Amino acid sequence: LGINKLEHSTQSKNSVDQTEKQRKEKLPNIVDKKNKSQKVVYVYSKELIQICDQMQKIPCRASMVHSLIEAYGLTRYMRVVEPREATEREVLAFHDLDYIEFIKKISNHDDSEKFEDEATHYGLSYDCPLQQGLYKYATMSSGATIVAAECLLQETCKVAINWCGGWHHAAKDHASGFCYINDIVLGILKLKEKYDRILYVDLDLHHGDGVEDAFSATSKVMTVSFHKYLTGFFPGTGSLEDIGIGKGQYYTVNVPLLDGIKDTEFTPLVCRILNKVKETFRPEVVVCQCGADGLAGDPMESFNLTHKGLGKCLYFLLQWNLPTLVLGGGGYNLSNTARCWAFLTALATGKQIPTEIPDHEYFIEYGPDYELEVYPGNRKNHNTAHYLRQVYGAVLNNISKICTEKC
Ligand SMILES: CC1(C)CN(C2CCCC2)C(=O)N1c1ccccc1/C=C/C(=O)NO
Ligand SMILES: [Zn+2]
Repeated sequence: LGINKLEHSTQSKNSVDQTEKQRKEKLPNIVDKKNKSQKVVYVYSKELIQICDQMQKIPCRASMVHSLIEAYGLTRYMRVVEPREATEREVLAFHDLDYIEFIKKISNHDDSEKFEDEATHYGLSYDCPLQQGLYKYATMSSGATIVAAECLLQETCKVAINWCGGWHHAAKDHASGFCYINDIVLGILKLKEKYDRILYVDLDLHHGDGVEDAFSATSKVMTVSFHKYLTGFFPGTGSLEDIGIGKGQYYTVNVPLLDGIKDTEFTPLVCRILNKVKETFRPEVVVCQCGADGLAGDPMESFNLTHKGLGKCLYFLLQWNLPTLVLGGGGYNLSNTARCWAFLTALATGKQIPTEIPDHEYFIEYGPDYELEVYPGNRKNHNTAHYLRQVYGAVLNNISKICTEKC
């Protein structure tokens, strides 16, 4: 460009700005996107709940969670968005065709026995039972996560919730740990269409291995998992030394913990580590898996957390005011899981909810106290101060090695 052309283009640019400004002033006062009181998106439909209720290991949990949230009147403060089934194309963005075709094939056969060997090859047995309508369940729960991610992409909300998602163990070519299709990976791939740096936080009792493996070689998705790490405890991965590979080195963070950890140790550890992650990685969007199997009273009988401890972690993330995708996961004490996720939903909407469980279809499940609180048990805490200091020091040392400046 000759200098005069440059000046010319500068002038035309100024005049363009001018007309743009006038255009905006003339328009009726369109709601400024920045200040619009953006409601939390809550992905829900009767069909989604009805399908998820049929899952053998967590029967009726989806209904219990939703009906408690509704009984507390929280749905009126959220924008309820219907889910859709994830398309095969969307599912194949992560999973292998032969695995998905197999699930589809046998999910509507009643005599799946004859596929026994192939089923075992794909991890479909024992902890990942084959059951009627499995494909529909897997595509609906992941479609719900994808829809939640799309709402964040469209900037129509800051927070999007799918309590029927969070299936962090599913691998690209096999089922694992009661997870069939990895909705979290699909949601993150959807967010990658717009965001450059994505932070995944996994608060479930178990290591988020499926999500970590999907992104262990990239510096664009940082996965941070807090979990029980003990010889023989599923899935057995997620040690301190597990830090990612190649370009992804140091963008995988694992915080291995022992039985009995309470809110008082868990919450500050999570917040301090996430604070360092925010400083160095500078995420543009956050995905948080809020598995509730680390709560006191869960049949996993491992951690000794309460809804308040998980709540403080989520609250800390929400304070960053970044688009945030909130997902479920484990949680096998069904009433405690419903208590916790109703509490997190209230926290995300900024509403206080009373301790008294409101009357609703599952009221009886909340006896004998019929209150929201989950109380810590008095199980021994194996996490000594020394152990936690060691873990914290090693994790911070690794995080300090990443940088997102032009370095
Ligand atoms: C089959 C279920 C999921 C249920 N369950 C208990 C809960 C109470 C009675 C049985 C397990 O230990 N499971 C598992 C079995 C094998 C491998 C993994 C899991 C759980 C994974 C998980 O929660 N990830 O976040
Ligand atoms: Zn779990």
